[in-house]
Formats: sequence, structure tokens, C-alpha cells
Amino acid sequence: MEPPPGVTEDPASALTFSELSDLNQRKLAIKREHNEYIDGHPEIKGILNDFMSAVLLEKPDNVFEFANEHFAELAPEHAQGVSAAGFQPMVVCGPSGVGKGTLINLLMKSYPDAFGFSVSHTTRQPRPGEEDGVAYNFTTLDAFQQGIEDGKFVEYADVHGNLYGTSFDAVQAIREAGKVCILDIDVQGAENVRKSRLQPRYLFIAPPDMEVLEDRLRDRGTENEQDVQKRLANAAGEIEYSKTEGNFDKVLVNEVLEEALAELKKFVQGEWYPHLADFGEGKEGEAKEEGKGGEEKD
Ligand SMILES: Nc1ncnc2c1ncn2[C@@H]1O[C@H](COP(=O)(O)OP(=O)(O)OP(=O)(O)O)[C@@H](O)[C@H]1O
Repeated sequence: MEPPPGVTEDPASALTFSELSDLNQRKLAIKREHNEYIDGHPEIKGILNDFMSAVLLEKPDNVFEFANEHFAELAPEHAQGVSAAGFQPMVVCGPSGVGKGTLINLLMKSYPDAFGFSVSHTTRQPRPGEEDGVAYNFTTLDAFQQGIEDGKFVEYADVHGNLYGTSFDAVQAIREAGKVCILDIDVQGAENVRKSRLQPRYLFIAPPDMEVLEDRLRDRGTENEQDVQKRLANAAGEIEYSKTEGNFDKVLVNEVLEEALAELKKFVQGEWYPHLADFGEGKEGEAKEEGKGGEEKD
């Protein structure tokens, strides 16, 4: 029967059952493909959420203009854009010898592929076996200073006579890979990060007391007496800094290693990064290449 004048016939009604079924299969396949792509790029949700928060905060009259500026900042040449893409990085601070590296390695093993360790720049000389671009990006003082002037660093600090820094590019590379970027930095570095637009989570790892910290530093046996003293002297100020309200989102006391690790995992998965539940928690896994290794700042 002809449809009445002005009414277009529904094209789907002319399809056979098998054609309709093929069409539905195709629709489901496209939906699956889209979902896979979005799941593989968690930064998309981060970017959209960030934009929505910015709009609600600013309530601009001209949303098009605002969007234009907001998204222009995402271009890699704009350092600030790093805050809008992917998971929020995690800053880990704590006195030398408290067990930051140990806990970070264990955390990374517990969630294979979920975390990435940004490769820092340093002016210190490579040690035997340290490959440029893997343990560190080794650089000259001049090049480092130029990088500072060009605004390339999220943070940098003079640690025991050498410059160390984290570049926006290094953080961005981890975030673009859909991972949580861990920044193992000292409190000077954390202060600089606070001034950037990175907006990370801040974790401080504290020793049960100074005697335990001293024992760990000495038992590690990687520092001479002068360095141990320097690290212990710095530790007092760092612990004091951690006590100031608002400096850290979480302070974790590393007394018994297994207990500290259990608390850390419970906290990061429960409060900060719920997506970790999808990362095969507890799977056996070797420390990743990007895991912390041989990165003593001295
Ligand atoms: N809970 C713990 N109990 C006993 N020893 C620990 C504990 N956590 C870490 N250690 C040991 O303490 C020493 C220092 O740990 P680690 O090297 O991880 O410290 P760090 O905070 O990363 O130091 P740095 O900032 O100098 O790199 C290591 O020998 C490590 O095995």
C-alpha cells in the first residue's frame, strides 16, 4: 500500500528479516569498535571532564571562544595542557631512605602496565651501565638551564649539587600511553609542581621515626658518612613540611613493608584511581623497564 501523500515510507520496513539482522550486527560491531577505542584512550574522558569543570568554574558567556582557548592549551607546545590529558599523575615524596623506590616498585608490580615512571633529566654524570633516555636523560648544565628558560620543566631542583628535573614531555608521554605517571621527587620539586597546572595527587612516605630512617640509610650502604648526614639533615625539614595541612593528600608511614604496601594499594585503588581494579591486581609480574632502578639522586 502506498503511504499517504507527504509521509515518507520507513526504509527499514522494506528490509527483509535477514537484512535487518545484518544491519543490527553491523551497528553492534561499530559500537564495540567505538567502546574499544575509548577504553584504550582514557585521556578522552579526562579531557572532556576537565573541559566541563573549567566551563562550570568560569561560566563564560562565549563558550566557543572559551573552548577555543581551552583546547589550544592541549597542544604539546603548551606546557600547561599536560594537566588536561589522561590520569592525574602521582607525586611521591619522602626523605631519602624511607622506602619510596621500594614501595613504588612493588606498586608497579602489583598493577602491571597501569603506572609509568617519567624519565627525569639530570646534569649528573651517568654511572656505568646507565643508558641515556632510560635511567635518566643525561644533559649538560647549559642545556638544562636553556630548558628551564623555555619552560620545559614541570619541576626541577638542585639535589646534592646536581640539577634534576621532570619535563612536561616526559609526563605527557606516560599519560598518552594511558598510564598514571609517578613522579618521585623531593619537596622542593613538589613545591614547583604545585605552581604548575599538573594537578597531581600528593603522597608523602614517612618513616616511623628518625632512628629507623638512619638504620635504613646505613643498611642500604649506598652513601658515605657525609651523604648519610646530609640526607638525615634534609629529612627533618621534609617531615616537618609534610605536616603542614594541605601539602599532601595522603601521608603513609612505612614501618612494616607489607603493611605499608597493602595500605598504599588500598588507598590508591579505593580513593584515587578506581580504574586500577581492571589492572590484574596481584598478578605476578616483573618490575617494568620504566620501573625505578638505579635512580639515586646524588
Ligand atoms: N618497611 C621497610 N622496612 C625495612 N626496610 C625497608 C622498608 N622499606 C624500605 N626498606 C629498605 O630501606 C632502604 C631504602 O629504601 P629505598 O631505597 O626504597 O628508599 P628511597 O626513599 O627510595 O631512597 P632515595 O630517595 O635515596 O632513593 C632499602 O634498603 C630498602 O630495602
